[in-house]
Amino acid sequence: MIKSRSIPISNILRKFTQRYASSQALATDLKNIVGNDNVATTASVREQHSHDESYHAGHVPDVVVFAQSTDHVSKIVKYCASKRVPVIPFGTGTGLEGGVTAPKGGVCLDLSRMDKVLSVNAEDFDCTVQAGVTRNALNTYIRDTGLQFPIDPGANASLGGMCATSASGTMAVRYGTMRENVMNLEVVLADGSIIKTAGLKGRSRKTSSGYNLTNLFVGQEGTLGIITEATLKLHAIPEAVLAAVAPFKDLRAAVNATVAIMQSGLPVARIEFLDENMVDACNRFSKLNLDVAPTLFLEFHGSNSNIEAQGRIAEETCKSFECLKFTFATETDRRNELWKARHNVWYAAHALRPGSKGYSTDVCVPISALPDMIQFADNEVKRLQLLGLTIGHVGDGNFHVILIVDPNDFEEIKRVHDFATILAKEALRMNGTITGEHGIGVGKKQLLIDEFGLHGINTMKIIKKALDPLNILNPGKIIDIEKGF
Ligand SMILES: Cc1cc2c(cc1C)N(C[C@H](O)[C@H](O)[C@H](O)COP(=O)(O)OP(=O)(O)OC[C@H]1O[C@@H](n3cnc4c(N)ncnc43)[C@H](O)[C@@H]1O)c1[nH]c(=O)[nH]c(=O)c1N2
Ligand SMILES: CCCCCCC(=O)C(=O)O
Ligand SMILES: [Mn+2]
Repeated sequence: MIKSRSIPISNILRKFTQRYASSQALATDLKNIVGNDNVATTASVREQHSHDESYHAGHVPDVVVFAQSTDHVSKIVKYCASKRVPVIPFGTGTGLEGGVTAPKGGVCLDLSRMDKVLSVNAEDFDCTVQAGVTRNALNTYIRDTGLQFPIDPGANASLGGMCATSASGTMAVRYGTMRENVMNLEVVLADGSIIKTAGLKGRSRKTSSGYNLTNLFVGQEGTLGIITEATLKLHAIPEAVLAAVAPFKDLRAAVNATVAIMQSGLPVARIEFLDENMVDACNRFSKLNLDVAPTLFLEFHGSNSNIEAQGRIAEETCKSFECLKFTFATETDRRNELWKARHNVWYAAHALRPGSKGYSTDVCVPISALPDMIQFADNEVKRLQLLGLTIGHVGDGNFHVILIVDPNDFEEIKRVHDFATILAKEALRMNGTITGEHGIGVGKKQLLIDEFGLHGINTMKIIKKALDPLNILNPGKIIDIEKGF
């Protein structure tokens, strides 16, 4: 008997739209443009570039190109447009929504070799960097200026990737997210042309000039253009820093205290919530000795004269919500230990169940809705019998439930997906968003339609079609352009 082998429809479509003969021919052409040393076709390099840090399935690109300059990026994109080849930008691959996968193959454009800090204007509190500079590298470079770039996703991400995902982190409550800290971007468009989003030389603190192109390209996840340079705001390293830890009797008390602190107008620099499972995981993984209870980690930045006053106000507020303890961490080593543990929660959560896979949610709601939202999440985790650990940038109304799953248990995976959908829909019901900082990528495209409605999504499609008519820039991410209106 002859077995018929069906060819997936996606492969047929891929062959139909691609205008390059083979991956090899593609690599040869690209080597002619950027040089042999900047093009990789080995299976291992392509595999490394096929996925990010999330649970989303990877898809390998045909070729990986390491751009060394804006000129390289422009030439590569122009070439890819002529051949209808997808271009997928890659920063450091720490994204959490599958943004760097290559479902249609094509060229993965790695920007890590564009790693120069181009200028630092300390007197104006700004700098301009190439897209591949990481946030740690920038902070090391500017250390002697007394300035810092405080946006801190847990990973040492590239600044281009952080612009592309509109990243934030623990200090956004005080210093804002990428949206508030990007002043100008250099972007290569889908035809290879190069623009500056806030004027050819602009780095002024404010502008009313024309459309806000900068914020169009912040959070676009590589679907509208390739970010090659970013002009960023810098902030003074505070004269004094004080941290504190406050365990509470239950999660509602901890979150209510957060809301009260935020509503009092206290300029808290960090206020992070950890539920008791997360505290337990941190104790085990980071060798801490915290009380296993819903807990707030706080930090205050200021001058020597006002830092203690800030701490006292927070302490009084937490005590009025019956916190079990309020302990200040004054020594640098203790503070670093706490924040290192906070940034390692992903790994701490995984260590609870060896061989597991993690799945992270990322809803954000108005601060007054946060107690009900976190309580809702907790109830749903229990109802669906999941291993879920909650961690949150609660001062911004943003939190993550990290779900630890057995990758071979399909029934459990389905319950995790159900939970993520229920949670996102509840956030929308509470006037929030399905993602505070991780983006849409491949997993939240359907929910994005719920968030924006048909007219909103259609407006996004119009923008995408105008800027990328051949749909070569990171296709399949944020919106499905092929699905029609
Ligand atoms: C342990 C841990 C902890 C955290 C996080 C990750 C991990 C592993 N993150 C998520 C992640 O660090 C964040 O999304 C970064 O902004 C991703 O930057 P990469 O350079 O890794 O981009 P990565 O390479 O992963 O790309 C992300 C997306 O941006 C696109 N892209 C990358 N560079 C581009 C460029 N130059 N031009 C155009 N498009 C580009 C890619 O195509 C993709 O769609 C996070 N995030 C957060 O906001 N807050 C947090 O607290 C954390 N915490
Ligand atoms: C790698 C996923 C960890 C989930 C949460 C990451 C994150 O945003 C954080 O705040 O931590
Ligand atoms: Mn986060």
